[in-house]
Amino acid sequence: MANFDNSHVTALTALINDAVQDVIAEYAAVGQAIPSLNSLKPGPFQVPAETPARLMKAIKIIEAACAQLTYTVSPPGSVMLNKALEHGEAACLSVVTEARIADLLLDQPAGLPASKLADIAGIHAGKLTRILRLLATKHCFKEVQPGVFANNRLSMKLLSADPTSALVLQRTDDGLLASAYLNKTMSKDDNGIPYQRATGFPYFDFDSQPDGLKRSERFARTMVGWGQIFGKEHFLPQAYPWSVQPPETTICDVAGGNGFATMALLKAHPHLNLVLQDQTQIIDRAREFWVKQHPSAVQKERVKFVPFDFFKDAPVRGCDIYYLSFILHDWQDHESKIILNNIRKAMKPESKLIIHEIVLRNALSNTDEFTAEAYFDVAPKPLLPNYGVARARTYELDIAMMTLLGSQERTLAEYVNLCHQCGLRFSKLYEAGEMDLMEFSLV
Ligand SMILES: C[S@@+](CC[C@H](N)C(=O)[O-])C[C@H]1O[C@@H](n2cnc3c(N)ncnc32)[C@H](O)[C@@H]1O
Repeated sequence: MANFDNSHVTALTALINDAVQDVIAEYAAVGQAIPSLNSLKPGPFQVPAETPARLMKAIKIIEAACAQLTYTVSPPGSVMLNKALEHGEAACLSVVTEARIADLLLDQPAGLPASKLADIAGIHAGKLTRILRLLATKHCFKEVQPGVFANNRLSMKLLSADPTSALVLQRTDDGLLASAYLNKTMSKDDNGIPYQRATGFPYFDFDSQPDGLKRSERFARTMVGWGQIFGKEHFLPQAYPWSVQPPETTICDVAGGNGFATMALLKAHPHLNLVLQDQTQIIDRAREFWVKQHPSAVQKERVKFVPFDFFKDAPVRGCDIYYLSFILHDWQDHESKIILNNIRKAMKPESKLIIHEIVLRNALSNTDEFTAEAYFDVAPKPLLPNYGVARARTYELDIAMMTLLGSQERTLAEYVNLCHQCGLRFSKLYEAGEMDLMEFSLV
């Protein structure tokens, strides 16, 4: 038989085999088998905070290698058609999440007919049957008899009490609407924002939008959902050398919202103090949140609450560390520079700025001085160095920022360049799950 080179395929199956053994071993280490998709019990590794590093890496390899293998062996036309059809699944997820179908199926192991679910939810029975059939075919819900559906491991994440459901709804409702208008904003000098083109409103202008209250409440829940998915409270206390910071080191959480991530930091490192800053109404709510969740920090004055406007004011001056999380990706470069310049004005010579964001990796190696090998965990060959499909969510979020807000996720080179223009010098990157911590000091 001729000796054909199929190593690009067999190398992928070898990666998958090894990674699956790692997954089995990690479950065995906690005395469990890997739960099947039909299992409704939460497994031991629901969020990154509970997931050992070896398991996280194995999962990334399996996701990336399975996709690359499928795309390699399938007819390219089928692959492309499947990709183009994916928005249909998103639209179906929007329907079932808004109608709370997973809630209706809770404690119904034998399932319910789609017609009954539609009746209770007050929606169209025939359409819901077809929607659930598609979703079950893609492993979300289980069809137990023709037209009768039950929850499974994936649909349980659509329960209204689970913050993932708010994320799903936001992406499949606001997100899908905005995405449909992307191509209509692509002409050369068009700086229009797809969401605004679709609805007539800026995304964050919840007060003017017809269902603005619903959207604003949902947005607040999505922040909790993102926190869980990215494991911010878990990674922040671990990923940076906090324990070697001197006693009474003060961190300023710049536009920190309710400060849930820096609260975890203070709980893990009691020698740190915090100044939490945000808009007045957010800070008022944040104080209440801290009084309930971490009263001793409030009583001992380890946390101060200071309202401000990051476009007009510098944050509190002279803090040791300024922490900026999930902010710059909301803004274009000219707006981000105002925020960064205001922070620089507050910094003393030895202050550090830590930016906690998704940092996009190039899908190839050795491109610039911020090359993947120097800073990031690089995927084993023949996977793409940035783990391809396993990290695609971060690139999808870049497009989501483009379509909802006209803003962007950035590469390390882009962050370094942006900060350099504001008198800030990059010193180090600390990987922290799907997000990273970038440390800067004054030039
Ligand atoms: C995406 S949230 C990020 C919150 C938090 N840093 C986190 O990582 O969860 C953006 C935050 O920016 C705040 N913000 C928006 N405009 C602001 C302004 N002009 N001045 C101060 N904070 C602002 C919002 O209130 C909100 O808390």
